[in-house]
Amino acid sequence: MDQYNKIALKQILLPIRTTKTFSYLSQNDKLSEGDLVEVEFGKQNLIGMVTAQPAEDVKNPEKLKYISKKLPYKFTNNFINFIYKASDYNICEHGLVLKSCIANLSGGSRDVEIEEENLLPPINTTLSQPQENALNSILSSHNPILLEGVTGSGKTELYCYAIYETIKNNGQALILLPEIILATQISERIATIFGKEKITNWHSGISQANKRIIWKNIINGKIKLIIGARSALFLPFLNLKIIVVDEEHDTSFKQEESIIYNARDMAVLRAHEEKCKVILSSATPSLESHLNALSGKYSKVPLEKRFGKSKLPEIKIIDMRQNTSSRFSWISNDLISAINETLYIKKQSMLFLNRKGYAPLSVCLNCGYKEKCPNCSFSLAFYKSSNTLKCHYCNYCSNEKSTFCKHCSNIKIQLRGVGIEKIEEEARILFPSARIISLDSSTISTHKKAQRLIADISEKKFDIIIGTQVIAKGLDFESIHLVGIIQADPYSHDCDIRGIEKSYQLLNQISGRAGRKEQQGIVLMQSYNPTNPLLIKALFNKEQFLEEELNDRKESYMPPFSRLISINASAKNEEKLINYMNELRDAAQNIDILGPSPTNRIRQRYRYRIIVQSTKGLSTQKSVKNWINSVKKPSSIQLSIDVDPYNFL
Ligand SMILES: Nc1ncnc2c1ncn2[C@@H]1O[C@H](COP(=O)(O)OP(=O)(O)OP(=O)(O)O)[C@@H](O)[C@H]1O
Ligand SMILES: [Zn+2]
Repeated sequence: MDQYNKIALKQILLPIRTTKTFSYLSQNDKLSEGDLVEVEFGKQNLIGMVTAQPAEDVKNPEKLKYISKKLPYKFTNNFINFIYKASDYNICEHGLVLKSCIANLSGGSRDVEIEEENLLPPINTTLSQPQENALNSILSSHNPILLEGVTGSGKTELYCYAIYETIKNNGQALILLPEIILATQISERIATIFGKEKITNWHSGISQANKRIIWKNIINGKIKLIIGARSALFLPFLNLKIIVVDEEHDTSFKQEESIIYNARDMAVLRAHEEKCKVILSSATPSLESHLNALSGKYSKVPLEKRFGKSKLPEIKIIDMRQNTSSRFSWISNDLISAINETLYIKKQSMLFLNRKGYAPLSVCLNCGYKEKCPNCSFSLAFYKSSNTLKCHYCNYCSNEKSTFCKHCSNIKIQLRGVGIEKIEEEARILFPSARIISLDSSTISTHKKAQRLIADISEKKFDIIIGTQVIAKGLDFESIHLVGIIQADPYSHDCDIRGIEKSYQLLNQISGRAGRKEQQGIVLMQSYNPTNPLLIKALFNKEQFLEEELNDRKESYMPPFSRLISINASAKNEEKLINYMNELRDAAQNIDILGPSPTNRIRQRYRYRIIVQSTKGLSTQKSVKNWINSVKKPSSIQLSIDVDPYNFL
């Protein structure tokens, strides 16, 4: 053993699906925790992180490999703690989280140093008195901040000031946004404040080479402001001082693949580890954040009125049962008149429907058979533009629209329900001279496309903008006067605990796009159940709505009062899957579980779920991990653990 005395043994965490560390030899005894190194692992070269774990007892030290190379990068202690805690919270392997922190490092490296610029040009707007007060509260608070202000109250403007203060003091800042079109618009807005060259965007559309450049200039502290999608949370900031999560209630902050996590919650964790400020901003906060503010864990900073002369729009509910014109239309007479008036005053209208395609169902009028996806247990939606039937879950696409029922051969097939293609078709007939555009996630797939669209809408190249939820969030267009909601009835789904909450958020968000500058806007909500107390409260009595929804959750011991963890397993062979899930159920000790129960089949795989319901606190994650590990899983079964699940399909 003597020859190894001068040589250090290091435990390296590798970017692979395990929490285990691996022993490597090092001739460089200066290596310490957080240093990034390159090592040979099997036939691959991997980048790993030196951990503080004590060297393991190695049986055959002569077989160990040397660390190939020390890289000039070191993770801070705060960041390392975040990596470990984020893994433990989400019950996922430390190596997998490490992977998302260094994914952009390997590959040919070109070192591009950017100029460090500390001094920012002064912001060219002035805050209103309420904004000024809110800024002071934000700057002096040590808790996470819930910035809750009605739509158009100037939250975005305000958090820019908070960021400005941070960067002035040489800190780094991160803004997380839920949607590409919103990220694009906010980047452009912030560019007018800080200058274009001082903003860096981070999202899936950025090339690997550029990602590497950005990564290197974040770890060296030169890049000061990142505007990004949720993956930006795993960037190795040197001196992160503020994180903003805009539209914090938005469910697209939940990542459902690879590492399953909620970026909002991980932002709060990261801020805690970095000892930095975190602002959660929303007009309709999640019940989780709402409760945290009530309990004093978060500091609530309110903005009660719209900025300047702007007023919140007038909201009217339209009774669709009265909509009995000779030719049925999804756009009611009242909405038609309002659109015509808006066209007349040369303002824009926005029509919202949260459904892609032309019709969600095609149904046989004889036997009721609904055309289904061959790979999933979902119905196929009809797209008239491409004359295809599509599955929204597996991208299955059939070019043959059946002219007869696959079940009973009847030829009477009816398209049921409504999607935005159908609304567009109707609008083009009803308003033949209007310039109309229809938007969904597939039309706004890149920043370039989003940029073009934002410019076109701002320059009033369109009179009527039809869209799904991509147009609902945070967007700020001056000329939108009218918002029409095609189906406003709150969606309640037995198996989605947040169904009602999500409807409330969406209705208020989309309403908030109307009349954001001087003239008061109008919102028309079409409903088949216009006296539904839930709808009325969600729109006109938010305090009561929140109180009751919170009470319901409390009584049923659901989040935010308890913690749910969903154990999802899938396999092609259903019997094997059931056996495995039953074994898991039988092995559960001192854990409250519901299930296993079947959920929808997707991509030819059967799926079953067990839900764990527990108190909050990290001990649950530990027991769940031990429990899952105690049952041997056949390799044909895929297992994923979803802490705080949002998707119950
Ligand atoms: N201090 C200010 N000076 C000038 N204009 C302002 C100021 N604050 C807000 N505004 C303007 O008021 C409008 C609404 O502000 P902002 O978009 O920041 O609101 P918001 O609260 O983020 O809205 P939403 O919740 O809908 O995203 C914007 O057009 C913005 O430019
Ligand atoms: Zn499918």
